[in-house]
Amino acid sequence: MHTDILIVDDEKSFVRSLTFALEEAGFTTRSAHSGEAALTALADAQPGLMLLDLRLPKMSGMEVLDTAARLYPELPVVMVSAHGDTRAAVQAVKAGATDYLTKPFALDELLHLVGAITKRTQMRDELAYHRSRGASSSGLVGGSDAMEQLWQTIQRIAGSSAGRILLLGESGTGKAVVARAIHDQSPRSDNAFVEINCAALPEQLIEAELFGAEKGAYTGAHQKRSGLVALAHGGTLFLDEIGELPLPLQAKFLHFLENGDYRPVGGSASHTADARVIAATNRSLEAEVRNGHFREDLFFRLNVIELSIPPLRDRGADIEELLQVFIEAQAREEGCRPITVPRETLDLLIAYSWPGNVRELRNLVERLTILYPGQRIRPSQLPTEFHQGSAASDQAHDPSLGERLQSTERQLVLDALDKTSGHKGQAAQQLGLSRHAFKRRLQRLGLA
Ligand SMILES: Nc1ncnc2c1ncn2[C@@H]1O[C@H](COP(=O)(O)OP(=O)(O)OP(=O)(O)O)[C@@H](O)[C@H]1O
Repeated sequence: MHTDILIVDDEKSFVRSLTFALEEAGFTTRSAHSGEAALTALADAQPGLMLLDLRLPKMSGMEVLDTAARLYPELPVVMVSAHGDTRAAVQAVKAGATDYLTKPFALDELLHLVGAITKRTQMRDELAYHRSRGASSSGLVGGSDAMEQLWQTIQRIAGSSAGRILLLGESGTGKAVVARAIHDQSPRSDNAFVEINCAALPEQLIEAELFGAEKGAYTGAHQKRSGLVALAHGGTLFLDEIGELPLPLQAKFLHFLENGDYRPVGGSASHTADARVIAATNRSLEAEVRNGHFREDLFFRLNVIELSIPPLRDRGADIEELLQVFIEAQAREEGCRPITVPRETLDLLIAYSWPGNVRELRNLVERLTILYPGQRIRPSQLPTEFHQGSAASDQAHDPSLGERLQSTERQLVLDALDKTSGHKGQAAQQLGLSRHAFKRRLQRLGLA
């Protein structure tokens, strides 16, 4: 981790201990003891994060925050408030600070927060990097090692003349997105990307869809129509769920792959088309070949280059980034504020097995945005399947159940204070606690 952190506090011993802890954890730091010095340091060094005390002599922390938010809107700022000054800290967050810590806080808490923020920034930068390389037009998100490798392979094969590519991966892993990315990165990108799902149509219709049909070739063919193969001429033809292609059509498609020509349904003349073919399957085609459902010769023709897309559960590192992209997209679509996902909820998402892969994650974000627009999503707001596996595995592997409980409790208390702008009586009411019980809890959690 190379993030440079600016610590702004007039209490020199406090700055020293934070400097020590952060540098031990691998960050670089610099410090400023007044608001004015902080602004100079920001201009000189452009740090990656600022830890800003609310109470500073002369220029206050809020004033520094205002200026920083205007001049450096991307800079994450963590406000440090004095004991009992939660309300001011909450106001700072509303004014643009990323988060806040209340003194005295445990160093672990600081490191956890700073780590989470720098990770988010890295992800944002990675996203910008992918965008600059044109990935955004293909919509391929994910900075995990597996996705990075996949992206490199896509770049390599997109430009090559290799005609056929077979994409393997469970349902919802993003095979269609990868096919599109290959097309977008290839010299064929000015021509059409044409997609057909072989499982979605009955045999005769798939044939007409692929190769076109003459008028009257089958019931309902009221006029001559051209097929997707013709449309994909010069571009890319993507056949999703190729394993579902009926056997008689497999022979016709093989003929097209071998000779580049085809005959529309009911027609006698043959036509030619030059389309790069990308096929995808979530089944083992080798097994389909063994049990006689898929032609071996077609399998070998299609399988010039094979690309496997790993299931989402094997690339947990992508979850946070995908989540962020889907959350923003969904909020734009719904015209509401984006939901936010705190650490404890994210942990459940990362621990989950995602049988429906990225599609399932996208659907979850859609559902949560509709149900809880703009809200911070607590673990209890996730559907039950997210709790089942994790409860068992927590007991089996995680010795710090107590810590998790405390962190959830802390979050609920902070949420309640946030919602009531720091009003303790109202926050206690929201949580169904007496004022006294609420105060005791604040003390126990170090929030008093
Ligand atoms: N890496 C990714 N970045 C962004 N979006 C993704 C990614 N992978 C998948 N998605 C999204 O997830 C959903 C499912 O992806 P896609 O249709 O490509 O999966 P698939 O593997 O082709 O599924 P199936 O086998 O069921 O056809 C789509 O909404 C797609 O946009």
